[in-house]
Amino acid sequence: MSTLAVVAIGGNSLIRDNAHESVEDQYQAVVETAKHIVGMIEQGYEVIVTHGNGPQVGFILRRSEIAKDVAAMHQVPLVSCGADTQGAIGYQIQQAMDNEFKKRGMDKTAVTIVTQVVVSENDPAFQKPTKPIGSFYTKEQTAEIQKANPSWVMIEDAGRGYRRMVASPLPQEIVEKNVINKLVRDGYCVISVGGGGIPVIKSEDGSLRGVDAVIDKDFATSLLAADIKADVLIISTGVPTVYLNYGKPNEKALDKVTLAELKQYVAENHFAPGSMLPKIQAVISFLENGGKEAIITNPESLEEAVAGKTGTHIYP
Ligand SMILES: Nc1ncnc2c1ncn2[C@@H]1O[C@H](COP(=O)(O)OP(=O)(O)O)[C@@H](O)[C@H]1O
Ligand SMILES: NC(=O)OP(=O)(O)O
Repeated sequence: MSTLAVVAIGGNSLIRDNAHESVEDQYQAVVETAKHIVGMIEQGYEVIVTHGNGPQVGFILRRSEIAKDVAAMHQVPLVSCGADTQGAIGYQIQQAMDNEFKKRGMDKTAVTIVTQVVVSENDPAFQKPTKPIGSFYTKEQTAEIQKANPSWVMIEDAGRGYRRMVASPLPQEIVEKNVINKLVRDGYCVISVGGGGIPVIKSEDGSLRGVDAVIDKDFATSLLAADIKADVLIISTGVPTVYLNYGKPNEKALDKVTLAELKQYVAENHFAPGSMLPKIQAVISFLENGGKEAIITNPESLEEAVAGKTGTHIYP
């Protein structure tokens, strides 16, 4: 079989800025990203695409809360908002991939798998929300919002503004991993683990029930990639490479890094919690669980990155 890559697309990378949050704008970003992923497939990769949903799950939840207040509609639970994003974003990626395959005359089909991910009911994350969702707010807007919604936890997100936080338990098991593995090895381009997966609790009898939370898609993607023994984990986000001293005058791009060096940079606080740090932790986990290579880059650099010309490459 050709090289198996799991490519995680960031939820924020589908929204270029505040002026491009509409569904149509996000579709254009998906179309652009899909071109580069299909470019990788043309180079000989089999690909599983996963995606984030931080902004989108927050928008759906907020719409539902407003509808409840102004039209007495039932509120949509957070877990269902997450499931909604798997359908909506999965649909966009699936359509964009298939259109691109057709344009290039490739005999390939994309398929989206609704993916549940088991988490622990006792995960301490349920007591301490850390996952940013929805829009970014200024300090002044945040003060107003907190007055109207005292129960919201709002925290500054990596220097980009304030955001609402929800619980983000660690992924323990990808329920649909076997079917995802079978489909990709049968030649399908599989879209799965959307938004980190729909969080579910497993009872002693094996039955599942949803729980309100948003799983980190980089952690869930890393777990899937290790489980199915993918050759490479690729995290596609808003920057072409990872940097030391990010945003400072002495900023330095990283091209090739070992696991030991990466751990040293983590200890030196080079990666912002809530944005780059979870990606780095996901990469460390993948490499410690048998992965051979991980790449962090942006959507437009994917083809060049797999050819070794750009991106940050991390090896055991
Ligand atoms: N050391 C770093 N190197 C590169 N980017 C960093 C670093 N620290 C923080 N960042 C920020 O992290 C962002 C990626 O996180 P985020 O936008 O939350 O991810 P996602 O694309 O998955 O939504 C980058 O676009 C960049 O703004
Ligand atoms: N679920 C999740 O991790 O989404 P983002 O990548 O958009 O933060």
